[in-house]
Formats: sequence, C-alpha cells, structure tokens
Amino acid sequence: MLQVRNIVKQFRSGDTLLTPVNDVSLTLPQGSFASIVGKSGSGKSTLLSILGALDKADSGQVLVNDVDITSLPDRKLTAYRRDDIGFVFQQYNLMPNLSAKENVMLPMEFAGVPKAERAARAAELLTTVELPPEVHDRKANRLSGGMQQRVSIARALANHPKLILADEPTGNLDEQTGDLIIELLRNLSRKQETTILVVTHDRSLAARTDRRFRLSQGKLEEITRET
Ligand SMILES: Nc1ncnc2c1ncn2[C@@H]1O[C@H](COP(=O)(O)OP(=O)(O)OP(=O)(O)O)[C@@H](O)[C@H]1O
Repeated sequence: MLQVRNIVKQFRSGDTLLTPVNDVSLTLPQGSFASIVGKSGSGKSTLLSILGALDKADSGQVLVNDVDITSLPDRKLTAYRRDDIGFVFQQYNLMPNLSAKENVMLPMEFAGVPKAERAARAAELLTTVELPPEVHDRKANRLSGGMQQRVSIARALANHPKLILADEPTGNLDEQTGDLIIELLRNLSRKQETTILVVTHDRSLAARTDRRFRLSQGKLEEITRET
C-alpha cells in the first residue's frame, strides 16, 4: 500500500518560487495500476522522484506498507531504493555493454543475492517480460527500444519491489510497441501484486490504467471517471 500525505515541494528560480507539488495526497492499495498525467513542467517527475526517495519533499509523508520513507536515515533509504522500488525510465538507463541478463542481475548483486540464484531469476524475469531467449545474452545497446524497455522492466522487478515507478515508459517507443509495454505493466500489477504508478503526458496511455490522476498547478486530482 502506498500512502502519500500532504507532499509539498518548492523550487526557487531567480525571484520566483515554483510549487510543482502543492499538498498532494494519494492512496493506492497493493497491486494498483495507476497513472498521473499532466502538462510538461507540471511536476510529475518531481513527485515521482519524491516517491522513489531520489529527492526529498519540503513537507509531507510517503508511506510504503506503513513505513514512512520521508523519515528514514540515508543508509535505510539506499536499501529502500534498492529493495522496495523498481524504476523504469523513458531512456531505459541500461548498462549498454552488459547483456540483457547481466543488466537484470545487477540489482540482485547489490542486494547480495548469490550468483547462481541471480542468473536463474534474471532468466525467469526476462521470460516474464517476453524477451526472446536468443537475445538474453545480447548486449543492451544491440537491442531494439522495445526490447530494452522489457529488460528495464525485468530489472525493476529483480528484488521483488512493492512499487514500480515508471516515468514516460513508452516515450521513446512507437505506438504499437508502447501498447505492448503498457499491457505488460498491467499484467505485472495483477499477477505479481506490484503497485505500478506510471507518469506520462500521453492520455491514451493513461486511459489504459485502472486509476488516473492529473497533476495541475501543484494539485493532484483523480480523473478516473472522466476519461
Ligand atoms: N532541481 C530543480 N531546480 C529548480 N527547478 C526545478 C528542479 N526540478 C524541477 N524544477 C521545476 O519544477 C517544475 C516541474 O518539473 P518536472 O520535471 O517535475 O515536470 P514534469 O511534469 O515531469 O515535466 P515533463 O513532462 O516535461 O518531464 C518545472 O517548472 C521545473 O523547471
């Protein structure tokens, strides 16, 4: 369960004070498949960074399965990012010279999982995201965009996260490949009971999630019934 309570984040830009996240609250039960839409610059990435503990809020709380991550010491935050959260980015952010399988094994290595177990789980996850077996050992920079995004989703799942945060996961893909990636994320939220929160400016993508929110002028409102 993800509970976001009264998050505020401000930036100073010259003489102006920006408030891209202004008293945002949100509750998502485990296994939710949700999206946040908003115009460019509306604060979507800022909010996602706070939920993933990549950035700190000025005030408010983020509770993941009742643990308040906004008050965790740095050492525990590192473990939170590694073990409880999976990140999926528009640019995939894979290690280009490592194979698909090695990319998926990497977060498990950081978590201290023995090598044989890492290899077995990576192969299993790459199968879950429907990456053809013949490319499991191919270097990431030799895979198509859609394949790279599948690898990055497998990597996000590596340490059994409670929450997957995806920032414009289909932004670099053609429509058909993007659709397949969204279906994959939807199936994962159902089968693995992982909460998946997608941030996008693409309304048709958002329309395929179960709950939809809009971030506008710092405020988050649910628009599930509108679209
Ligand atoms: N580190 C920072 N310092 C100053 N201003 C920032 C910082 N990070 C973000 N901002 C500002 O906060 C606002 C929200 O930015 P953010 O990247 O969260 O928007 P977004 O909705 O994700 O946009 P996009 O869809 O273009 O990625 C913008 O006005 C941005 O310039």
